[in-house]
Amino acid sequence: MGICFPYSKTVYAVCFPVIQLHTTGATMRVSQEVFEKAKDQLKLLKEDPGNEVKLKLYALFKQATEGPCSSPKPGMLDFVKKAKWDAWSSLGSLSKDNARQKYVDLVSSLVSSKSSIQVKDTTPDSKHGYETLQVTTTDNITKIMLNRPEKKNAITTQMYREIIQALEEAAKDDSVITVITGNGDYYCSGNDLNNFTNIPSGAIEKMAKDGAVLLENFVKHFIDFPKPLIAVVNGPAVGISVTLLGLFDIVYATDRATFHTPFSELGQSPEGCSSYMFPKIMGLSKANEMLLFNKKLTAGEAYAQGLVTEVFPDWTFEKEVWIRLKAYANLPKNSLALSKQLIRGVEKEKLHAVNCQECELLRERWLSDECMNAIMSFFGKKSKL
Ligand SMILES: CCCCCCC/C=C/C(=O)SCCNC(=O)CCNC(=O)[C@H](O)C(C)(C)COP(=O)(O)OP(=O)(O)OC[C@H]1O[C@@H](n2cnc3c(N)ncnc32)[C@H](O)[C@@H]1OP(=O)(O)O
Repeated sequence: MGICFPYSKTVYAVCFPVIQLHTTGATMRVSQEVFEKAKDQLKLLKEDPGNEVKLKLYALFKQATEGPCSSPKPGMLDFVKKAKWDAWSSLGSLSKDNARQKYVDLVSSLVSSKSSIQVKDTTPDSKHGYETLQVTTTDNITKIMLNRPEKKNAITTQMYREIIQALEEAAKDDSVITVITGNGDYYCSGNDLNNFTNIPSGAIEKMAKDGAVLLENFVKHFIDFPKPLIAVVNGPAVGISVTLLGLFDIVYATDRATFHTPFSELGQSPEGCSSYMFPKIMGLSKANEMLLFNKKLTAGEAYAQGLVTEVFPDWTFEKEVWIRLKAYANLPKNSLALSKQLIRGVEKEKLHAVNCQECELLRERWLSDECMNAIMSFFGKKSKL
């Protein structure tokens, strides 16, 4: 169903591209002249590039000329204004220069496409610049794959930062849904315990403080993620990779997966909003078995307790899950995102407060002898093997 956009003359000019641009390097600044040329060439485009592209052009134009969106959010029922406001706001703090560059690039791509209608590229668009992740977008799905299989995808501080960045990009890209999965036989073995080693004496308190700030920001990105977020749990999951599951919208697991939160063994405490979400999902006593007494769940048990949406036999897992996800990713993007935000919105404030409290407690726990001894014991046992 086509949506009729009642564009004003100016907006129409802004939104209908065509240009023969001299390409500028991605890092070069786009001159006013090139930008104006792009704007003019929009008017020459004969074919309608579609609402999504028009919205993107509108948003990039506004960002390039006025900077980040600061106008009040239109009401839910004012669909057109709301869609335009959403598109502009989704650019966040993108600089005017970058917005101009993206605008010119987009116009350029529309002009150079034979029919002047953007052809959707279905080849995986692999994002560069990540060392611990493999991030691709294809078939309307952004897949963030944890990519340290030799370390069971344990999360280093660099990986926390890269996941934050990947989520920020996925929130703004054209994808409809976002998937997190792991490379290799594990989904994830949780926090990389090396994050707590080799700390110079006297710097432990700073390490704990910085760790808590990073963790809070990391979890915040899951709480605030605006599109459907799906975990494809391809193998065992430990620690923070389990607790975060309560913030995903769907969790698919292979029957080989297990779910383990050994916090008290490590002298630590729950995070990822699990102290609130787990009792809510599975009831207090089942949550206590996991979060206090380190009970490792099988995939079947995790399903029975509502942590996992569906379990698949390992040998058909990838195939079945991806067929299903591709179908979901063909659903209308805005409808899905808005519905997710509606469902999650009710709890958001609470979740942020819980996140803050959990991080504060962990900051203290990381300074405790119980925690230090547990981490030394993990690496001590390994060195004796
Ligand atoms: C700075 C911000 C901090 C935020 C912190 C947020 C709080 C988070 C809490 C948690 O996530 S708690 C959970 C922490 N994780 C663990 O306790 C798991 C520890 N790992 C294991 O118990 C085992 O490795 C395993 C996962 C059960 C797998 O055992 P398996 O025998 O199959 O393989 P391994 O030979 O042990 O592992 C291969 C390789 O990977 C390294 N490795 C695995 N997990 C971790 C890890 N979490 N941290 C660091 N390294 C890990 C392991 O040492 C091996 O390395 P090499 O010996 O081959 O070099």
